[in-house]
Amino acid sequence: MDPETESPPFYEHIYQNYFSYRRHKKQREEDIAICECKFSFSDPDTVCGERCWNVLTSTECTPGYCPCGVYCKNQKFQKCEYAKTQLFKTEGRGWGLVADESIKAGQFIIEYCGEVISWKEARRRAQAYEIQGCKDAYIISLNASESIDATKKGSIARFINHSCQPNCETRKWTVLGEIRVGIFAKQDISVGTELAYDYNFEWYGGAKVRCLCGAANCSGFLGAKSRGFQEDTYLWEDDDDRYSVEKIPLYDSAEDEPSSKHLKTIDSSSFEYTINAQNEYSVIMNISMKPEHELESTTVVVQPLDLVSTEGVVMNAVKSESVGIVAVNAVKSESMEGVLLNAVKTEASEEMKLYSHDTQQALSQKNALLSRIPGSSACQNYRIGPRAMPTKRPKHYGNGKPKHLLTRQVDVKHVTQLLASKEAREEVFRNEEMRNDATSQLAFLYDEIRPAIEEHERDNQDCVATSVAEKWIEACCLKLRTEFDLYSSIIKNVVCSS
Ligand SMILES: C[S@@+](CC[C@H](N)C(=O)[O-])C[C@H]1O[C@@H](n2cnc3c(N)ncnc32)[C@H](O)[C@@H]1O
Repeated sequence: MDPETESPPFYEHIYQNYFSYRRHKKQREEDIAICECKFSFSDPDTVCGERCWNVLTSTECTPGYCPCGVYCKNQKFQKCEYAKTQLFKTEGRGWGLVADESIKAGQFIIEYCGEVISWKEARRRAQAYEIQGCKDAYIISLNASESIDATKKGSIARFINHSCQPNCETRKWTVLGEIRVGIFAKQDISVGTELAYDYNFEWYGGAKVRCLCGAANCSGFLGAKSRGFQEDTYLWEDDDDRYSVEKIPLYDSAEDEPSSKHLKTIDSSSFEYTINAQNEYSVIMNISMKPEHELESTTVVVQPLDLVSTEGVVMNAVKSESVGIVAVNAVKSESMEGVLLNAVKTEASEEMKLYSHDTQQALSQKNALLSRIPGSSACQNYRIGPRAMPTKRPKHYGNGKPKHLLTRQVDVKHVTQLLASKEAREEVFRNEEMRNDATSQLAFLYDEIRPAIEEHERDNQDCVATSVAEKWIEACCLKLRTEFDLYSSIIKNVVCSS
């Protein structure tokens, strides 16, 4: 084919994410973040700049609400204020994107647009594309439960290739209530330079692809740490260099070297785990986002909440898109089974006595799944277990039957029979469905990150990197939140029915 006339395979060009499986969120007025910037004719360029509250929290100003009105400079995603770029054909890596003007460090370059799909659908599509023979993969992660697929619909950002020494990075911004992914410059970039970001963790690769980025610190394979990188995926065996892989990839890359990256770290000295007289369990972590030598931690403390859970443990996580999970709070409170009394015939008082021990164990082994590894140099290691369960022997009661306090499930079908109204039953079933989805997402996540965990276990490090742990925590928290929603809707409706 004549390279002059060759063009990339067809895709539909879009300028905003496309929502098919759900609607775009409608931003409620009370959720709109309004900054305190003031426009001044003497200094028009600084308006809604780096000191703007919204900019500092990676949130775009909402038109009609920003005090700077039409002068607001913090609506770059909404106004498609992209840097000039040019498509070009690379040597061996398909199409790529180069800067068509000089770009400053930190500058927003372009939004990664595509179809917003559920995580399950992303997994299904990634496998389908692979079976169909699509060698280029365009699915990236949006949040714990959703992904962006730019395979058939996308912006030109879909052409940005991977590099292990990237000049760009992805950042997540909140725009009109939705998270969106932007490509930002990590450094000054001159005209004609290829744009590239590191696909690790954000990318759903299909086949194992040999990385041809040419960087001195190249990890050898594309997105070798990404959750879409499966050990059992098909290895392409044509004459394209990218797709002939002899070895299982090494997961060690620059990402693992604390000195070379900005780390999200947990400062062990400020990791607190407390139990107070009211039996409230509280875990507080301090997280920093700085190079190791500049570490300085920020504590975010979340007060224990008065919540209810079947498992006796509720985790309350405060998350910021730019720094990940910043605090996890676990609260022991009334047993849901205890509240439902006859519906599930629980031996509440005896079980309650066991809660403090079991809850603590559940915290460290089942839900929290975090433990500091002594002597770990990078301060970024957590333990993630395969649907980890407490290893201690189950409790036995008078009838000799083991009691798995922490795995007992409320029989939702049975409980809904107690509810008088159809609406109440539907609400509970809806919440149950969401809880089930979150549970299977967690199971999928474990399958996806298994290679990384197993690789570490082979290295006898017993740990995985922070980003993997964060994704795991996010999925755990989603599951816990949906569980909470389910059980609180049951309580509310049972109380209203009685
Ligand atoms: C998001 S697409 C990037 C655009 C793609 N080059 C194209 O022609 O459409 C990701 C795909 O590009 C290829 N790719 C990106 N970076 C690469 C790299 N460093 N080495 C080898 N192939 C790369 C891989 O086939 C990957 O699945």
